Amino acid sequence: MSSSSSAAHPLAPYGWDARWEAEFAPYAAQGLLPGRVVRVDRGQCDIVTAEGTVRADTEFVTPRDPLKVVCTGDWAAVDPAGGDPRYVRAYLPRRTSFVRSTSSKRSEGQVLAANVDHSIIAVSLAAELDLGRIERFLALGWESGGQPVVVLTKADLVPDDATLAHLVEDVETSAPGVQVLPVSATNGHGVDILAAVVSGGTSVLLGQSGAGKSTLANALAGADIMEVQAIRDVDGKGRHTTTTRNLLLLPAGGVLIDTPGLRGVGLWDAGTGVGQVFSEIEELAGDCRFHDCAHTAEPGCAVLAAVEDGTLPERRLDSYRKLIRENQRIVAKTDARVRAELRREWRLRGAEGRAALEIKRGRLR
Ligand SMILES: Nc1nc2c(ncn2[C@@H]2O[C@H](COP(=O)(O)OP(=O)(O)OP(=O)(O)O)[C@@H](O)[C@H]2O)c(=O)[nH]1
Ligand SMILES: [Zn+2]
Repeated sequence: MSSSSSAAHPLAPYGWDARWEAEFAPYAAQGLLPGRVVRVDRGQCDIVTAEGTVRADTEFVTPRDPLKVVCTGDWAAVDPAGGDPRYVRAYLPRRTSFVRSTSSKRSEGQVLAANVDHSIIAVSLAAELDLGRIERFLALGWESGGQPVVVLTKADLVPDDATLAHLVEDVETSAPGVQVLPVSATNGHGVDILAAVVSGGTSVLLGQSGAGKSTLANALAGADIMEVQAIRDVDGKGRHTTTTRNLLLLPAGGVLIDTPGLRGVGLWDAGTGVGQVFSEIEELAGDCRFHDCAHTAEPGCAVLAAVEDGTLPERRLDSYRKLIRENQRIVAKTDARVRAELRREWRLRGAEGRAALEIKRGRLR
């Protein structure tokens, strides 16, 4: 299969590529249609296929495990025309997934979006920068398996270029391996660059309320947004004109997923993500004398040495510790096995650990 043939595919703008096509082959052999899920609600979903948007029942892809329920962004195998109702028969294994780990009683997570390539973290320049908060959103973004991008919104409100450069630099220090992009939807500054960054895949927008996500989505979607949503309704049941899509094609290329769930996503369990946000600290830790160095007072600690000589800002180390603790606490709340492990670990840490255990115990129950 050549890449030119997949580029010509009607679903290519939605991210269909030679790899998806190869994975879909067994379903194609059964006469099923490939399509991308643009919305899921009430036991049904909307799927964009080469023939237009179709509505299909999700009964066969709604298992008890919430992580396995079909969701926006999935590549689905749907019945061809004639099925009444049509059913989603299966969906392709996800390359990445944006999971909310429920902070409540249920220990399972919930998938908010599938096959996400970029997490755009919107941060307003109208308020004072909270680097710790940015780091948490980054952890969440990394955890999803996509590449995070930090967008500093409302750049027009920053009085001068030198100040702006300074702010960008501050955020860059907190975001190794991540592009930091000042953008203004008001004067258009940086919008083209962001559009180019997200043109190559599927993106989600994260950030606090008021950070400028909707404004950014509109700036990216441009005037074409209505046309994109008015895709042909092949089943002729006229239901699609009124429902909103959670997955949009962007005029400069790429796909944007914006669901209510993602909108409200907080800062939960993101263990491996935290390591990526603080990659320079994890790298330094490799040089600590002790393999299990906690970087508190150990001799030969490379992390503390870096704080000492000024190469690592102390704020970064504090933030790292805080996020790791927070993450452990949340995981412990929902996972009895980890809870038992944590207890054992605290016990092993001796008197100090026991004291900590007593304090934490109250919160874990
Ligand atoms: N000056 C300026 N204001 C902006 C810019 N982008 C957004 N705003 C303003 O910031 C406010 C919040 O923007 P929204 O896009 O609604 O923020 P949001 O992140 O979608 O907020 P939620 O929907 O609550 O999650 C609005 O009053 C916007 O007009 C910008 O580039 N410059
Ligand atoms: Zn150390």
